[in-house]
Amino acid sequence: MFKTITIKIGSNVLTDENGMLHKERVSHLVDQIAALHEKNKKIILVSSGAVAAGRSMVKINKKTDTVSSRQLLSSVGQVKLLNTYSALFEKHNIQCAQVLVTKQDFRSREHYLNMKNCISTLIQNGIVPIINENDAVSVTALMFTDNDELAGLLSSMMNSEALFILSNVNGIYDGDPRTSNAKVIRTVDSTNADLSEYISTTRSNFGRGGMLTKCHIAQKTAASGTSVHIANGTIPNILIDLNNHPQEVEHTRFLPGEKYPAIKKWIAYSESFTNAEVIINKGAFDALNSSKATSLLLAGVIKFNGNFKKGDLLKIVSEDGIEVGIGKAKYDKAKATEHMKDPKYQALIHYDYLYLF
Ligand SMILES: Nc1ncnc2c1ncn2[C@@H]1O[C@H](COP(=O)(O)OP(=O)(O)O)[C@@H](O)[C@H]1O
Ligand SMILES: N[C@@H](CCC(=O)OP(=O)(O)O)C(=O)O
Repeated sequence: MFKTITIKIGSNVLTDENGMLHKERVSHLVDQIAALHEKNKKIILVSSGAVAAGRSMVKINKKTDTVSSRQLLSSVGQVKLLNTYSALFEKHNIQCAQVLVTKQDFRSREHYLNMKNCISTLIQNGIVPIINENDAVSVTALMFTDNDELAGLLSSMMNSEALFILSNVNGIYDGDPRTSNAKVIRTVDSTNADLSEYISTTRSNFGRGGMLTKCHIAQKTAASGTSVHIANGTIPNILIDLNNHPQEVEHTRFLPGEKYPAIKKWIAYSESFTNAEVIINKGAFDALNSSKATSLLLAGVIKFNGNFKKGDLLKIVSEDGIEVGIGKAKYDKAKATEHMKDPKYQALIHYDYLYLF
């Protein structure tokens, strides 16, 4: 059904209850990916599990702090993880590649396109890229929230038709998944659903982000035009079934919105790279939030916080402090300030370069 699929596998799927790599499960997932690959599907695999794999291999000195522990466990565990994948893919005569990334690698449009080129080249050459955050060096505030964010970014960047997010639950439940009356929410409209009331902040044993971030990312990715499926990676044949007849599999699907232009996809994931803020008045706030495609004119700007050059990304904030979106500045702060009183002056942020939260 889908021709291009990004598959994200969470730590809990890859590990058993003791935190050891669950070899049989990994092997079964690889068999399914190989089957999809043999049907000429373009697959991108985002795999967690480095820290979890490392945890089962080293006993850390009690004095080691949390950040250092993550560095140590991930760098040891990533070797084990990729060795396991590589040996399993080899049985199907499929080459896989390791790509470790940090959020910084997507900072500028140039870097973003470099990453895109790297992954496209691997896929064009029949290789399955296995991508993970480079946890050994991602230690600053500029980390991905978790691999769900990375998978959302990649599937959007690579124009995947579908993103399969595999966790250890069947999907998003309308209550605590441990209670018997909670049911899986089968379909979510990516444009207007608020599922936060259902999601408890409990996380699975070995994961990082939790269901709430998974849900935000799923919504954001679906809104940009990808069909997103949150499903249970511990269920046999899940990937094949999700691809062949998703409607028959109990899971949560986020319906895709209209595809964004490529530049908007990059902007959508660049919130942490904004250089300055533009504070807008109520008229501009209402216009941007209306159903019409609207650019941001200087007439709607109250002030700027921070400095910016032409092409920098700006965070758009209402006068009451509501974060509205991100946009690419068409000119620098000096020019913007000079023309503030000119209502006919060209838009500061054109609609095509504007992403609204
Ligand atoms: N409403 C809900 N529906 C499903 N899962 C939920 C819900 N609320 C909280 N969760 C928790 O979210 C966990 C999955 O998120 P996470 O720990 O990030 O998994 P992963 O490591 O697979 O990415 C589930 O194991 C479950 O305990
Ligand atoms: N990069 C980390 C995984 C971080 C993460 O997002 O984990 P998870 O919530 O299980 O997908 C690792 O390989 O251990």
